[in-house]
Amino acid sequence: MAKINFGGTEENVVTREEFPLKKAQDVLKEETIAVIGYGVQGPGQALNLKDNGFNVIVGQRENSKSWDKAVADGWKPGKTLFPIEEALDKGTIIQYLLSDAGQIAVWPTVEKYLKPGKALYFSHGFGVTYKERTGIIPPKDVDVILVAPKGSGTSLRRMFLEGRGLNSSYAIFQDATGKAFDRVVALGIGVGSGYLFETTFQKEVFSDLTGERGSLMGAIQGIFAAQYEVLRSNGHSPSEAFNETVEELTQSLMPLVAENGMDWMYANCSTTAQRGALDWWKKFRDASLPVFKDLYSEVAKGNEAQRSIDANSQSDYRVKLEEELKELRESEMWNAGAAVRQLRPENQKK
Ligand SMILES: NC(=O)c1ccc[n+]([C@@H]2O[C@H](COP(=O)([O-])OP(=O)(O)OC[C@H]3O[C@@H](n4cnc5c(N)ncnc54)[C@H](O)[C@@H]3O)[C@@H](O)[C@H]2O)c1
Ligand SMILES: CC(C)(O)[C@@H](O)C(=O)O
Ligand SMILES: [Mg+2]
Ligand SMILES: [Mg+2]
Repeated sequence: MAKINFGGTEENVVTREEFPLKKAQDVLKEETIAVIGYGVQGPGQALNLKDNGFNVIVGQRENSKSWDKAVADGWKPGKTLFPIEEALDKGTIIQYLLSDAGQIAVWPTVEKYLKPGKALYFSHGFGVTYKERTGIIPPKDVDVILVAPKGSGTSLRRMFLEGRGLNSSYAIFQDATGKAFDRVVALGIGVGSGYLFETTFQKEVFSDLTGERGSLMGAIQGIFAAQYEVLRSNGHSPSEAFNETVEELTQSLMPLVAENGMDWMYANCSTTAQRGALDWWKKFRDASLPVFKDLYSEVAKGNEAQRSIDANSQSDYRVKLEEELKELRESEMWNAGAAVRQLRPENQKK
């Protein structure tokens, strides 16, 4: 385990250099990894593990879209693809990758197959942290571990295929066998993590729910929508408003931030832009700080978890989510976005 200084704070991290793939394969050579659920994280993690040489099977509801997707991805029914109960029975490591609401519904079945010495693996601290709401209380004689890739399962797979790696956090909730650390890190390396940073189940779920509701997804759409509206209401065309709000950010400026930080992106813009951005970012911080405080408090109280459980346990939750996504897609801003994407030279050639 390396200690790395992150802006003045030392943290435990595990890199591929100190825990190479060969070591991970060695740690897990006797294990059967059962990936339960084949939605977004399931495919990314299962395919990366398989391509990294681990013994992986997939457990998924039969006669579902996800089952068909697993078959299309090369998983073989009866050999590497099984109904959930069969996979739970065969697995020594159970990677519980159903949706967080789905995990509650299927938990009584999972519990039956958690024989002593097995490992129960999550990619979110949700089920265990909010146990009063989920009923997910693992038996004492299994390892309970977490690897949470910090990004979409789609990116996890894409970055693996590009020879890159998505960073993940890892945590141990329960070490029943004495092997929990080696198991969790080996799995983290196996699923294609860039590096792994240490957390707890509770810290993971509090930060993750805050991040996705905040700057990663919720807040960013809110800021886009507000700026777009102001530009449009002041007579700017959709083209101009979309380019000045979204397209320039994703295509030109964020890649610069990703490469070398915010100050470097600023330094590559005009001094006019730098002066303004340096003045205004603090106003945006101060305006949004109370909203972020409210958000974190709602997460910590469990209210966000409950809202998600209530909504996503409905039988028609997918239809309802899709209706709201459609509303977003069909808003003027994102319709303009579709036209702008079409006009990118690389898309015109197709
Ligand atoms: N989506 C991501 O990229 C991502 C990123 C990091 C962590 N996570 C975490 O990984 C886990 C899996 O998330 P996901 O987004 O891949 O899930 P998902 O919503 O895509 O669902 C995964 C699978 O669960 C199945 N499922 C749902 N309800 C079920 C039920 N009642 N019975 C049986 N099967 C059911 C679905 O068929 C689907 O194949 C969650 O804990 C999530 O928080 C997800
Ligand atoms: C990909 C995210 C947003 O990081 C993840 O947390 C999720 O819930 O899908
Ligand atoms: Mg999340
Ligand atoms: Mg996340």
